[in-house]
Amino acid sequence: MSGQPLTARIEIRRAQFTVSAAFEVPDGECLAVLGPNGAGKSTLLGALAGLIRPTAGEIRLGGRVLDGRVHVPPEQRRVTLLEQKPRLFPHLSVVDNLAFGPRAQGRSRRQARAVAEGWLDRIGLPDAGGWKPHRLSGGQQQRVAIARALAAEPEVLLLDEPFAALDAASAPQIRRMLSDELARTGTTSVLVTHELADAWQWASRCLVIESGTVVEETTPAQMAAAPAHPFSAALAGYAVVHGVWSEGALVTGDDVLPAVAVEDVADGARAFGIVVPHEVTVSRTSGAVRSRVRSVSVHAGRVLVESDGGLVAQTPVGAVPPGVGEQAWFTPTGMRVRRLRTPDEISAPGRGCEPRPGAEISAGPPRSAQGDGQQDR
Ligand SMILES: Nc1ncnc2c1ncn2[C@@H]1O[C@H](COP(=O)(O)OP(=O)(O)OP(=O)(O)O)[C@@H](O)[C@H]1O
Repeated sequence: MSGQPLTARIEIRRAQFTVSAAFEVPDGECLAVLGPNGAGKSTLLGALAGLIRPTAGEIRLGGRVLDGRVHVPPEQRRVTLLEQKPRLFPHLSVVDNLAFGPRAQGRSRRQARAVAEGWLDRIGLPDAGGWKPHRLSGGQQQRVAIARALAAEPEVLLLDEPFAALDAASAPQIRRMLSDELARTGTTSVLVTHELADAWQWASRCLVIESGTVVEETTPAQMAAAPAHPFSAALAGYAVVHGVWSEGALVTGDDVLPAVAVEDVADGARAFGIVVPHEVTVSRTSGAVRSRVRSVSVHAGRVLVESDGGLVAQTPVGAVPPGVGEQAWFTPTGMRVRRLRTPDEISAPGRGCEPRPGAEISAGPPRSAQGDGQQDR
């Protein structure tokens, strides 16, 4: 089994909300889609799965057009969507759930059962074949759901926060299983997640969406080291401060924060700074920003002191930091500043999320609602 490159340049309008995105996922690779609640991630996956028809643009899988001048229905796309909830067929046994995809693809009953039993062993549930799904724990059901999705040998697996409903004990095991199986089967995948760690583990590229617009398209490593958008920076664990760049400092309200611009930022431009806890000091007597202490926590021998303004300072254990509710001074010592891009700059053609050269994608409204996945040429 091998995956196919997935390319999309689409616009999806839903009432007042519009999602626009363009990307390519190479054969067998994973694209991570990140963004805040309501950003349009599930809408994007729904379009890739064929559940929502794009208003304009095109989706291709290898040589096939899935949306554009045709609309291939979900069951004919060879694209499977796996959601947070396992959604197993409750009336079918576990083995019949697993055999469903192979049967739908025309395998004989015996062949489909053999495939299903192979999956039962692989997911560590060899004795659960005859059970109905309700006898399984949530984590076990999700393992079966992953196996059921992959048993159908999709060319693309779409994963909509597949670990969100799992407890801390089962999530690592299922992450590992999914990771192993995606690698083993070489399936192209798109993973919606709120965790940069998941993107790091699986994805070759990250697409960051906010309010339906792609605001950053980058590698997981680049997103972790030098995020170009405030949301990416927050996801990567930085404290993020918004302000205006002025005479070599970030000005936010009445406060002037020492910082270094890591790209061209004009004086007076809206900008954001990112900083990590060991680059912020906290003092009772002096500093750059005076703020109330929101929380104090201890982690691996360090005390973290968070201000109401979102700055987090790190102090050594034993330093007796200011307590929650006290006023204190916070000073960033290594803040990096970037220009805040306008929505127009972000959506301008040629920036960020264009498919690779050679990916022939034509924009424009779909011309026909018929078609069943015909070869494009
Ligand atoms: N059927 C619909 N009709 C109109 N608007 C919709 C519909 N479904 C979702 N929306 C809107 O589309 C926007 C994006 O929703 P979507 O579920 O894609 O976001 P999301 O990024 O997946 O969010 P979350 O992380 O909370 O799951 C939201 O503003 C939502 O209100």
